[in-house]
Amino acid sequence: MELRRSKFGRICVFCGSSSGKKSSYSEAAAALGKELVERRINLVYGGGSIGLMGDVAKVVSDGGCHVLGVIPRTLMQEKLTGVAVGDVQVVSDMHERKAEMAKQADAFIALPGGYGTLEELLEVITWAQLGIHNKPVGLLNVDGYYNILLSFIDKAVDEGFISFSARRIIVSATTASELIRELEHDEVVAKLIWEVDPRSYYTPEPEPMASAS
Ligand SMILES: CC(C)=CCNc1ncnc2c1ncn2[C@@H]1O[C@H](COP(=O)(O)O)[C@@H](O)[C@H]1O
Repeated sequence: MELRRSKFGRICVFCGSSSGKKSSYSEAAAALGKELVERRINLVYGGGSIGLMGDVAKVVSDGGCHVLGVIPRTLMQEKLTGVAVGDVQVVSDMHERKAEMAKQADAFIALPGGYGTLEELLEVITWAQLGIHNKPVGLLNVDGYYNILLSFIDKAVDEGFISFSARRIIVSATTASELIRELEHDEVVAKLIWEVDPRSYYTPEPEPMASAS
């Protein structure tokens, strides 16, 4: 296998905890894993071995790169997430998990997935828009799975809800090798300086004291 060094040390992959109906989704997940291994890029992801998440993680781990799964304690059950792949970092909740995955990664890639994947993807795009991080965000548009989402985002640009510069945060490609190549050349310029660690972004406000009446 040809080894090509990347500027990324670790990439965070968001993807389905299901495999989807077409074999092309699992094939794309495995192909992404292989690209990471070829470039010696480590993986951080949601943990476990189910669905596309497991497909990527197993290939990266088998290829000798480091795999870090970040799992909330409640999901740490084999019947929910399958057997662990690589190292596991247990966190207390989903907010901490996303903040930890974002902190560990140099870039993000979303494969096809459902609500969880969309939520994770849109959050890191929003954080890039706000300048909370300046890490590139890639969308692996397998078999046109994300065409409708991209069309919707273009509509939001047309309607004046997303700026042209924010539209450019999303780098999309149809193959893993093309996507990683484009992400390596992507320049994300943070406009704001946040003095807070992304983790504290999620610190809940204390409950207001009940007023004595
Ligand atoms: C109780 C239950 C349904 C467990 C499913 N098991 C899961 N195990 C680990 N991470 C998950 C799980 N479900 C969602 N996620 C998170 O949400 C994304 C996948 O959600 P989805 O399948 O696209 O929506 C992943 O990137 C992962 O970070």
